Amino acid sequence: MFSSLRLLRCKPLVRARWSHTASASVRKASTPPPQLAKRHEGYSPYLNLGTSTPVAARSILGLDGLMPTKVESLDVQKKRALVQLRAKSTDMEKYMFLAHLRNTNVSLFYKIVCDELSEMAPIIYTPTVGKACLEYSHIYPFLAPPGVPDGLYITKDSLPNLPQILRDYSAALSDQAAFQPEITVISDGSRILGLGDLGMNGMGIPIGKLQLYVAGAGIDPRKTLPILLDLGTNNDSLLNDEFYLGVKQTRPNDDEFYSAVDQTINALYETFPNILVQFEDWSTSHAFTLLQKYQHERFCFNDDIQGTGAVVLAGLINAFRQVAKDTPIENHRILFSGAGSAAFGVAKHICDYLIIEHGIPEEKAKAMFWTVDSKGLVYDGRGDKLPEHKRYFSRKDSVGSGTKSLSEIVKAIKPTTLIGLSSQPDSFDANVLQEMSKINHRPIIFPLSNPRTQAECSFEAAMTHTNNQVLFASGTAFPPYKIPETGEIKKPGQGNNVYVFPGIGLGSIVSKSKHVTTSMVLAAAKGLANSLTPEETARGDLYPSLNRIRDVSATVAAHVCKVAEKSNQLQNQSLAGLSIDQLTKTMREKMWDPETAFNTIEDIENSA
Ligand SMILES: NC(=O)C1=CN([C@@H]2O[C@H](COP(=O)(O)OP(=O)(O)OC[C@H]3O[C@@H](n4cnc5c(N)ncnc54)[C@H](OP(=O)(O)O)[C@@H]3O)[C@@H](O)[C@H]2O)C=CC1
Ligand SMILES: CC(=O)C(=O)O
Ligand SMILES: [Mg+2]
Repeated sequence: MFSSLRLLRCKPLVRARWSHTASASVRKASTPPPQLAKRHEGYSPYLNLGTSTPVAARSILGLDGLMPTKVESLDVQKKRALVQLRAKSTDMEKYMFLAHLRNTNVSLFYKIVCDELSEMAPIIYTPTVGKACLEYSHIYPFLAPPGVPDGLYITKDSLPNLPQILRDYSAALSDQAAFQPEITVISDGSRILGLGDLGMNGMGIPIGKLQLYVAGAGIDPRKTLPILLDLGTNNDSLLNDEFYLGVKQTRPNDDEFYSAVDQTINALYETFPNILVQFEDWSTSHAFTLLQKYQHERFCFNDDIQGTGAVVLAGLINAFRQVAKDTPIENHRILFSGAGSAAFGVAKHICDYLIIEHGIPEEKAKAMFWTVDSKGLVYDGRGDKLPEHKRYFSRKDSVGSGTKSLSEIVKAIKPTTLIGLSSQPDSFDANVLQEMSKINHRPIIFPLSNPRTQAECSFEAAMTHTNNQVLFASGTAFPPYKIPETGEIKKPGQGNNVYVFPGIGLGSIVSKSKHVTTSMVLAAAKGLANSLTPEETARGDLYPSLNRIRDVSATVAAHVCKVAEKSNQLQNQSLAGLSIDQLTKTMREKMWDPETAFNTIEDIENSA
C-alpha cells in the first residue's frame, strides 16, 4: 500500500528536462543513470515537467498511462496556466495558484513570472504578498504539496542542529553539491512591510524576494534559501489565532535574540561558506545592530537600509535632473516622514552621494535633511533621548517643531522633496500635497510605504493636488492616472528596492566580493539611475520599466562589480579589468533561464 501510494505521489511529478527536440539526448537517456534513478525516488518540483514530459522519458520513468498522452511545449503550458490564473477573481487566489505552481513545477512558474513580470510582481510581491503574510498560517497547507518545503523555518529548538538542518534542506531541494545555496533572504518577521510584527507569517517576504532574485537577476532557484527565524511574536492577534503556525510565545529578550541570530549566521557560513545573506524586514533597532555587527565581518547586506537607500537615491538622481534648471542640487531640501531603518538608510545614502559626487561638505549636506517621527520633527532640543540612528539627521535648529501636523511642518521647512517611510496611510493629505505644490513648480513626492494600504498617498491624489506636476514614486505601484482635462495617461514611478537588490546580489556573488560595501551600494544606485532608455528619459520616467528588469539588474550588477574591483573587494579575478559593458554582458550571460537551464540528463549526470 505504502509503495503504491509513494509511486503515485512521486512519479507523475517527476521531471527531467529531457531535450524536447534533441533525439540524441533522448537516446542517451534510454538507460537512466543510477544517480537519476536515485534522484527520482523523491519528489522534486525542479524535475517535474508535467504535460511536457517527452514520450521517451515517460516510458523510462514508468509514467505511461499516468497522464494524458499529449506532450506540450512550455509555451502551451504557460498559455493554459495564464488562462486559469487570470480567471481568478482575487489577488489572493492568484497568489495561492502561483505559489502552488512554484512548488510543483518550477520552470513553468518562472516562465510565467519572467515573461509577465509587470503583471506577476504585484501578486508574488507587494501588495499581494502583504495580504498573504497576514494570512500565511491560514493558507500555508494549500501552497505546496506535502513534504515540499517553501522555505526553512528555524526555531530556538533547531539551533543546536542547524548545520545538519541546513544540509538536509539543501538536499531536499537538490541532492547535488553544485546547487548549494548562494543567497539567503532571512527575516524574523518582526517588521513585515508596513504591517508590523507578523511572526512566522512573515515567511512570504523571503520567499517573494528570492523569487524576484530568480526573475530579476537570473539566480538559479536551486541556489536560493528563504529563511524565517521564528523566535515568537508580540502580535496578540496571532498568539490568539488557533490557526497560527508559528512559535506561540512572545519574543525573547535581546540577549537571547542576538545569541539566536549569531548561532544562525555562524551555522549558515559554516555550512555554505560563500553564501550572501540579505537581512530583510527586521525591527528597526535590531536591523541597525545586526548590520553594524556583520557588515564588515560577513558577506551580507540589509535590504531595507541599503537596498532602499540605493533605489530611492536612483529615483532622486533622475528627479533632481528634471528640476535642475529651477533647483541646483545643493539647494534641495529633503523632508522625510518616518525616521526608521528605511528612512535613515535612504537619507544616509543620499547624503553620502551629495558629499562624494557633488563635493558638498558633510555638515552642509546633512543640513539639507529633515526627519519627522511619531512625535513630530526630530531636533536636538526636543527633550527626549534620540536613538543613535535619529541623531545623525537631528536638526540643530527647531524650525518646524511644536506641531505634529505634517502640512504645518512642510509650510515651515519648504521642502523640495517629501519622502514617506512612515507606514501612515494617507498622511500626505490634500493640505500637505497642496502645500508642496505651492512651494515647488514640480514637487518631488515619494510615498514609499508598503503595501499599498500603508502608502502615504495615492498617485491620483498626488496628481490631483499638484496640478499634475508631481514627480512621483511609490513603494507599491499605483494604477496609471488619466488627466481629466487632457485625457493624457500618466504612469507612476515605483521606488521599490526590487530594482536594486537583485543586481546588488548578482554583482556581489559573481564578483565573489568579500563584503557588500557602501560604495558598492552607491554604485548600484548610479547604475540604476543611468539604466533608463532614451524613451523612458524623454517621457520623464524616474525608473526603468520592470519588464526590463534582467537588463537593469545586469547593469546594476556590473556597476557593483566594477566598484568591488576598485575597492579591493573583487575575488573573481576573471572579471578584473573588464569594462562596464563587458561586465554587463557577462552578468546577462550568467542568468538562469527557465526554458533551458536545468534538468538535462547531462546536468544530472555531471553534477551527481
Ligand atoms: N519602497 C521600498 O522599497 C521600501 C519601503 N519600506 C517601507 O517603509 C516603511 C517603514 O519601514 P521601516 O523604516 O523599516 O520601519 P520603522 O518601523 O523602522 O519606521 C517607521 C517610522 O515611521 C515613524 N512614524 C510613525 N508614525 C508616524 C507619523 N504619524 N508621522 C511620521 N512618522 C511616523 C516611526 O516613528 P517612531 O520612530 O517615533 O516610532 C518610525 O520612525 C514600511 O512601510 C516599509 O514597507 C521599507 C523598505 C523598502
Ligand atoms: C520593499 C521592502 O523591502 C519593504 O517594504 O520592506
Ligand atoms: Mg523589506
